[in-house]
Order: sequence, then C-alpha cells, then structure tokens
Amino acid sequence: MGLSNNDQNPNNTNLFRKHTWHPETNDLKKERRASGLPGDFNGTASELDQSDSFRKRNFSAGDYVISPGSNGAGGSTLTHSWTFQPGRHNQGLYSNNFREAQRQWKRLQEWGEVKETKKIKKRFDRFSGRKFINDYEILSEVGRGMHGKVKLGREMNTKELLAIKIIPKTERRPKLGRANSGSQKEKVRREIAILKKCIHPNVVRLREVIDDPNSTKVYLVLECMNGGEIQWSENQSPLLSVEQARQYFRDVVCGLEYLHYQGIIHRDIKPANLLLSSSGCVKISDFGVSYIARSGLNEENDVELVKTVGTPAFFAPELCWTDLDRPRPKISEAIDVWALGVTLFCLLFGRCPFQASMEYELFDKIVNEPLRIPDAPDIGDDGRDLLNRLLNKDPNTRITLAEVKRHPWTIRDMPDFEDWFKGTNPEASGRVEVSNDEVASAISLVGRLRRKLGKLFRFRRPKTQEQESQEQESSTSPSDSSLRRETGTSNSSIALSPSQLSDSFNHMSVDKQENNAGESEENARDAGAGGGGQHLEKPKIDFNWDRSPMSEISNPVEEVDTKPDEDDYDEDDSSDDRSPDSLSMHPGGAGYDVYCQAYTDSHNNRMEYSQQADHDLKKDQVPMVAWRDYEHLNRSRPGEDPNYNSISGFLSANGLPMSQAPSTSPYIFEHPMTSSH
Ligand SMILES: Nc1ncnc2c1ncn2[C@@H]1O[C@H](COP(=O)(O)OP(=O)(O)OP(=O)(O)O)[C@@H](O)[C@H]1O
Repeated sequence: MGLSNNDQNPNNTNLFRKHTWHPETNDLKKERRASGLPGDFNGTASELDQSDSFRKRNFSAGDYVISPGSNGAGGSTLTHSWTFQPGRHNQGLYSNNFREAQRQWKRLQEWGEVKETKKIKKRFDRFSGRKFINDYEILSEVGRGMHGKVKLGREMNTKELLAIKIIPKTERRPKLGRANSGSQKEKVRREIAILKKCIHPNVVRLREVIDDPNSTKVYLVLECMNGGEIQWSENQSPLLSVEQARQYFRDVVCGLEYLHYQGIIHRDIKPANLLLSSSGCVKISDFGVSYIARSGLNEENDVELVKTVGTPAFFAPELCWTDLDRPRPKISEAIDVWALGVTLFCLLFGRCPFQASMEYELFDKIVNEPLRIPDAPDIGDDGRDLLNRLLNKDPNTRITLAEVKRHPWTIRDMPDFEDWFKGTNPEASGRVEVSNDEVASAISLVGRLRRKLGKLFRFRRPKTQEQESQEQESSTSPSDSSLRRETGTSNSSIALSPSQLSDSFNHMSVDKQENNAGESEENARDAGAGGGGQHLEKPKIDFNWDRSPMSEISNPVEEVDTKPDEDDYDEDDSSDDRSPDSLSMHPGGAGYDVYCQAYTDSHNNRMEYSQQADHDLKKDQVPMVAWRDYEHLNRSRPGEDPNYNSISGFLSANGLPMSQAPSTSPYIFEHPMTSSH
C-alpha cells in the first residue's frame, strides 16, 4: 500500500499536516487505516465485494460526464441534482466502473434531504459482539483524523455500507495554557452546514446527522468511499499513471468548481482529502477548515480568509506572505487552485513541489523558489504549462478553474469535451446558500456537559428575602451566601456565585447563555433535594465523572441510550475520556502531568486521594475555582480541618485533581474544568 501524503517529506512531516495537527492521532490514523479495513463481517456477497475493495484500493478511474438533472433549478433547496451521462471518451477503458459510478450516483440522489436525528441509541449484543448505533451496525474503523474517527457502518434494512464519522462537539482536552476556544464546535458546524448543502458527484455526500443534545459527539453518516484516500506515492515515487492522475484531477476540478460556485473555499485540498469510491470516482471530503462566503466569492475580503488553516505544504504563496514592503495579495479561492496544482504535482511525480525541513524555509520556497518540473514521467508541454499556470505565484494571474477545465492537458483524449463542459457546468446546479444561522445551528448544545456542570456545582436560584430569613431562623450555623452546604445526600456541594459559575462554563467551552437556561431548573431541583441548608463537616465539590462500567451495556441487545457517550464501541475511548479518578495526562511533549487518584469505599464515599505529585502547589497550578474556594474556606473556617491547611489537602479532601510539573519550569496547569489563564 502506498504511503499517505504525511509520509512524503523525509525532513519534516509536520509540513504535511494540517495546522493544529495532533501528532498522536496522526500515527494512529495511519495504523488504523492499515489495520482497520473491514473484511471479517458477515455480509452479502456484494458487501463482501465492497469490503474487499477496501483492501485492494487499486481502482481505475471512472469516466463520466455529468449534466444537470431534471431538478436542476436549485435555488436554496436541496433539490438540485446531477445525472451521469455516458461520455464517449475512454469508455472502452473504464466502462465497467462508469456503469458502477452511474449506479452509485443514482442511489445517492435517492437519499434526498439530509436526515437529521436528535436521538441516539446504542446497542450491544453480547453474544454476537455486534454493535449498533441507531439503524446502523458498526463493523470496523476505517480511519482517523485530527478530531474524529470514521467507522464503517451497515444500514440494517438496506444492508448498504456507509461511513460514520464520529466527531466530539468540543475538544476533549483544552489546549495548553488557554481555555477551550470552541474551535472544534465551529469546525463541526461548518462541516455539517456545508455537507448538508453540497450535492455533487465529486463531493462526499452526507446522508444523516445524528446529533443528540445529550451526547458530546455528533455522528455524520456519509457515503462510504471504499477506495479510501488516493494512494499516490511510495518513497517519493508516483504510484499513478499520468492517465490515472488526469482522471482524478478532472474529478477534483469539477468538485472544486462546484464548491467555489457555491461560495465555499475548501482551504485544505490535498490528496489525503480526496477519497475514492469503489467505482474509482474521486470526491472531495473534509470541510472542517473550509470558508463559506456569505455573499459569494470575490465580493468579500474577510479577515477569516487570511488565517492560515490547512496544510503548510499546500499553502499558496499569498498565505505564506512575509514581505512587509509589499502588500499581501488578496486571499481568494485562488488558494484552492494553488493547492490543486500541488495536488496534481503530487499525483504525477509522487512528491510535493516545494519541500523543506522547517516551516519558515518551506514558506520561503513557496514564495520565492521557481517551480521545477521533473522530466519523468513525461507529461508533455501542455502538462508543464498547466502546472506552471496552476502554481503561478501571483494569484491575480493564476489560472482559473474554468480555464483549467478547458486546458489542452485536462481534455486530452476527451473527444466530447464540449459535452463535458456543459454537463459539468456548476451553474446548472443552482446556488445554495449556507446562512450564518444554519452554521450556528448545525449542532446542538452538549447537554451532557451541562448536566455534569450542574452536578459539579450544585447551585440554587437566588433566594427571596423571606426564604433567607426562614433559613437563618432554622440554622445555627453561620450563613454565607456563596457557600451552601447540603445534607441528606452523599454529594454535598459548594454553591458558587454566578460569576464563578460562568467562569467554569467558559472554561468548558459551553455556551454560557444556553447553559443558564438549562441549568437553573436542574439546579433548582438539586437545591430542593438538599433541603434545609444544614451544614456538613466537609464541603465537597462532586465532580461525578465516573464512567459507567462496560457491564451497563452487556445485556443482549440492550439499549444504552441513557448514556450515549460512554462508549463509541471503541476500546480506545477509555483512554480518551477518563474520569479524574484515574487521570494521568501526558499531552505530547508539553512536559507536564496531571495526577489524581482516589477511591470510594463501600458506602460510596470518596476515601482517599493519593497524589503522585503534590506539595506546595502554587496558585497557578490548581483549578481557579478550587483555589478560590480554598481561600474562601480557609478564611471562614481556619484550622478546622488539618486537611484544609494546605491547598493539596483541600483538593484531596474534595476529590479535586491537581497538577504540577516538578521537573519543568514554569509550572503549567491544565485541567478539564478550569484551564489556566
Ligand atoms: N466517507 C468516507 N468513507 C470512507 N472513509 C472515510 C470517509 N471519510 C473519511 N474517511 C477516512 O477517515 C479518515 C479520517 O477522516 P477525516 O479526514 O474526514 O477526519 P478529520 O478529523 O476531519 O481529519 P483531519 O481534520 O485530520 O483532516 C480519512 O483519512 C479517510 O481515510
């Protein structure tokens, strides 16, 4: 099997990675892709054929012409469609795949509108070991990206194979030294909003979004691209013939032209985001960093576009601009055209046109180094011309996609290219709008996080004066409006002020306003259960992060929809989403640890907090809320409990995680609830 593009650069693989790349995930991604290919499930013969195609990954390209279908009027609805029309060119060579491509496209069109499901049900059959998510049986894992993983699923009624992309709604671990920015939410929203709208034979099709408000993950059911990523290089040598590269290129050009017409700049065009169907048709995928123009391309010069997202080796010169003396050219859809040029170069020659070991060096080469086109394989003068025009450093004179389609190299050996132009004209599809509202509402709030926060900080509605005075009468303990202790439950808790609470929400990247509404009711109930305002000896903050044990889903075909996120039926998840009771995080290379261990006794009381790293914690090493509460408690109850004389004792007594990095300086604190500022 060929290597992915991340293996191409002998010097620095980071330059082939998307910005904000996660090194661990990338390694996993490669391994998974190699090992996770389906093949051992009991399916029908045709399914086995399809699963087998995962292993082979050696399809030749389908060849077709698309033309607007009868619903082509488009507008803002999803009714526009394309119909494959047999192209006369290359039919002898690709006729079988062409028919398959036609069949597949017909089926995709029958899907109609994207289904939106708000409820997830997971089931596990302990006898057969089969796993189900709603109507889909989960067969295996087919890939991993930076944020999500992709499983192979089979629709239970139709037996159709589909790809189920599972994406956390928020980043699992806030980035070091900053609160969770919410960028993951934005990424997911964007991807869903775009996929919902885009219906084109060269864009991966979305079938269903399963977005349970109680789930921290969103599930995208996508058409299954059995061929996986285009395999294009091995040891810096090409794996594709020039003809095959041209076929793939044409597909990408059509898909990209459609996206641009819809006002979408993909911003991460590269071979790894080009997936092959079993018929050899190439489709563009992964819209996580795409840009959606609200009023059509060319009319905006959004600052958003200047952000360098995507993969450095595929960055256009205008994105690598460092020259302070000259104005940076406008960033436009031409950045995708450049990336398309780099991609074509990769497909033809098995390596990137500009390579360097350091990012700044790479950027310098992209901006200043002339393009050198290898002699072999021979792509002809027209091929060289096309590459030179795609990789024109000046975006203002760079070739456009309309010109690319008419370029002699692109249409070489295509006798009926006029039909092809007509059939692939994106204008025939009608323009679809992706509004701000649609992006914003693409995923629901993470209700489960809300509930966790509610349990963590059990707070009450502000009391009326009458209630306050009643309580004062019935209580002999000192009253403190920001410290409330409850009895009658094992989970006694500290009440936080609204500002403390909103801090916590911000750190969790959960929308404050939406939370407030949802929380108040729940917390009012919690407060009611607490009753009486009596005091416990040891106020505790209950993190309540225990994961439900696997036994919960061990009954035959038992539904576990009450805890939809506990398991993706993926063993690795246990390491991704650990409770603080066994937490030990070692984010790549950051040089810090977070330790925390505790156990509960037979009465479910947290008994001991054993610290692997401890003592003399500084303010910036502990959760902000915990520190505030510690100070508060020490002021109000000095010396009452020896445990409270040290911050570590306080954290220990309250089952709170703590962190320190004894061997590194400066100390860095990262905590899932309250990251440092
Ligand atoms: N529709 C699909 N059919 C088959 N395989 C797929 C499909 N979508 C994605 N994959 C596989 O899963 C892998 C990860 O998917 P994808 O790249 O979309 O995830 P991601 O988290 O958005 O990735 P990243 O952000 O790192 O680019 C891909 O490399 C591909 O091999």
